[in-house]
Amino acid sequence: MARLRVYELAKQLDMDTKELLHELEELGIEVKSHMSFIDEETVNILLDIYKQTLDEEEDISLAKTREPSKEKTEAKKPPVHITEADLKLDKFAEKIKIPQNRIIQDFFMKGEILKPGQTISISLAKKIAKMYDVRLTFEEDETAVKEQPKLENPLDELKRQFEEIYQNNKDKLVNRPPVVTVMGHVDHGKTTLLDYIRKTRVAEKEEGGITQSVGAYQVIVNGKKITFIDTPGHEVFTEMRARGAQATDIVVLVVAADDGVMPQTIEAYNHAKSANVPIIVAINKIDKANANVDMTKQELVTKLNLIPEDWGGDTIVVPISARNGINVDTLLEMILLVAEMQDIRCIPDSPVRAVTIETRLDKGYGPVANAIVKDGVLKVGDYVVAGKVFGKVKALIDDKGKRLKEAEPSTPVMIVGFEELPDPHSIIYVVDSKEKALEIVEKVREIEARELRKKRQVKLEEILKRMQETEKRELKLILKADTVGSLQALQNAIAKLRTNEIDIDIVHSAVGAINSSDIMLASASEAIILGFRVKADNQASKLAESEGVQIKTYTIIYKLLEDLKAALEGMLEPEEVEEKTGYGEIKKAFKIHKYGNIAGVQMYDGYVDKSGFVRIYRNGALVFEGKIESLKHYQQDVNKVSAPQECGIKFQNFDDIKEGDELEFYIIKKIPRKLTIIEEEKQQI
Ligand SMILES: Nc1nc2c(ncn2[C@@H]2O[C@H](COP(=O)(O)OP(=O)(O)OP(=O)(O)O)[C@@H](O)[C@H]2O)c(=O)[nH]1
Repeated sequence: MARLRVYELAKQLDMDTKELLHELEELGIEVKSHMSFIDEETVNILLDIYKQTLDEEEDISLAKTREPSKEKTEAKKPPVHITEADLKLDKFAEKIKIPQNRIIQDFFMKGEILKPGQTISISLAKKIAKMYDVRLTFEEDETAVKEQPKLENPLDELKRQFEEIYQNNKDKLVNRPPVVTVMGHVDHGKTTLLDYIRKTRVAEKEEGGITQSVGAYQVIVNGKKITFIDTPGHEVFTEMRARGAQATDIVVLVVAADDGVMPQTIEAYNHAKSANVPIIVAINKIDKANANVDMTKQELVTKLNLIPEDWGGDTIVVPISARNGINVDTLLEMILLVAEMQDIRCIPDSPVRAVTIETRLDKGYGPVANAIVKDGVLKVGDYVVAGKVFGKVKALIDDKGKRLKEAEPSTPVMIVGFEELPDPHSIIYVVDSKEKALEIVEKVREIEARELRKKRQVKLEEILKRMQETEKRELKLILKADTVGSLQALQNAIAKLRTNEIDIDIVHSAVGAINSSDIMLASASEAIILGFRVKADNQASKLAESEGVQIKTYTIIYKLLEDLKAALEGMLEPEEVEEKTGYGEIKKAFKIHKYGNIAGVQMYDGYVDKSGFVRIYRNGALVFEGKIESLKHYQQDVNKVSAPQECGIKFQNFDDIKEGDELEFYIIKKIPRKLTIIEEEKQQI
């Protein structure tokens, strides 16, 4: 709505011009006459507030709403019980039974702007309640009120902002170059492959530039760019993922043709799979005399369940020689093909975020972060935050040592200009101003300080709790055992614990001690680690503690299964069972003005529970089934009344009561469910 003259606005609001002039004066909005203009913003606010309210509450006049005290509810109403979930204006309004728009309007009159559905602090909730003479009690504590609302991490908000941008701008998404990580077993040729690609594909270095290691490099293949992360291996990949900084779009799994699928090939594969990143297999060292491509493919099938395309599966497998460069071009083309199929995209003109690959203190530049831009265009002069560190971008240097003014999505760059060394693998966000950057960083530090002792808990109990909240029922496990035989026995036994409601996902299983890479994988994928006759090495134990990863080790298989079974039972939805609690009869119906009808009830048997349910029968036919709104015993609010006492009951949303109605009271009990393992299978374990 554009700006309006006073009389025009009055018309819109269905109000007398004089009345509106009076209102505006009260609100401190200066207008000379009914011909004066009111600016657009004020018009919109007034329209929002007055119109909605008038629509909803025709009977409430504006004059009346200015005096909330007149609207006070009856003096001795029971207190309203509030939980954290009610601390949203709309929910709170509903809870205290005052229309949200009324509250907004009354606060507006007092010069405070509230928005529909906004989060409210406890002190604001108290203030609103006081205004309408409503008494509040809060969660566990019936008297004291928790004054400190949870501090929201501003980084979460920034993250959410990107989710929303992606959600709302699907049409603006454009392709960006894929970011690739090379993984595989020791000595299978990861570094040789990365070196070969760099050597043959990176354009001549810029004149005067010095090639700079920025943690990744970019090559051009058929006019299209591909970014390779310099550090091969799944450890860094998963560490980045555990920190929320997943940079990789495609994984190239290198398997030497003379060695086949080895333990770390499996490990790397599981790391990539658990991150849902597409995998291309490069069978390397085909120049060697003892290379056996077919055997390697066979092992891909049997050990990883990856079926090559030419064998009818959907895994792209390229036999290469990283040393001689055989088929490396084909591999690069396959990367582009997968990139195209995967829709690797970004919004180029969105706000900016980048993923840190590594950070270091440079002699000349000071604290620097090597990062890959994910969205938007990072520019020199931008204010950035990376976790609890902020900076102003002084220089951007690419992998050819060239200074850039700006870096587009998927470009690896060294970012110069941080005040301190940022956390490796943090996400870098560009913010509007230095003030904003400082504000964010300060808040992040405060949160970190608060949570210093409260380590992130990837514990079974925590996972279960979270699952119950999100209704996602999947238990992720990493299994380590002493021998192939016991690992298989474990896998088979666990497979038999499946239910329709809960998925057990074995993210990784291997023979050997629990190592740091297992811990990082557990941390990144929120899995717990089960060890059978193995223990965690020293480094892994320490890491598990700092990452809050739970390791459970066993020497007896059935004990392990028993624990797992108990955990799964905890995840099953409890069964709801009805339990009758008592019977009664309506002896009298009392009509109470404004409040509705109250039933005077004689209890015949058992008891009535206020939080329970009731069925009302008239001449044997069911006329109502529902909840109890209030339960009184001699004017006292009570939770339970037993036979042969009498009580007063108001039913929720039901007033049509009659003397002689028969009442049946019941409660719903939640019974934990049991998981059954078939006996015969149990024998085998
Ligand atoms: N014949 C032959 N040798 C290769 C090939 N690729 C790599 N090698 C050799 O295999 C050895 C290991 O190669 P790297 O590239 O260091 O292997 P890596 O996977 O990076 O090893 P780590 O970094 O230790 O995990 C080196 O001696 C390479 O020269 C190849 O295609 N053919």
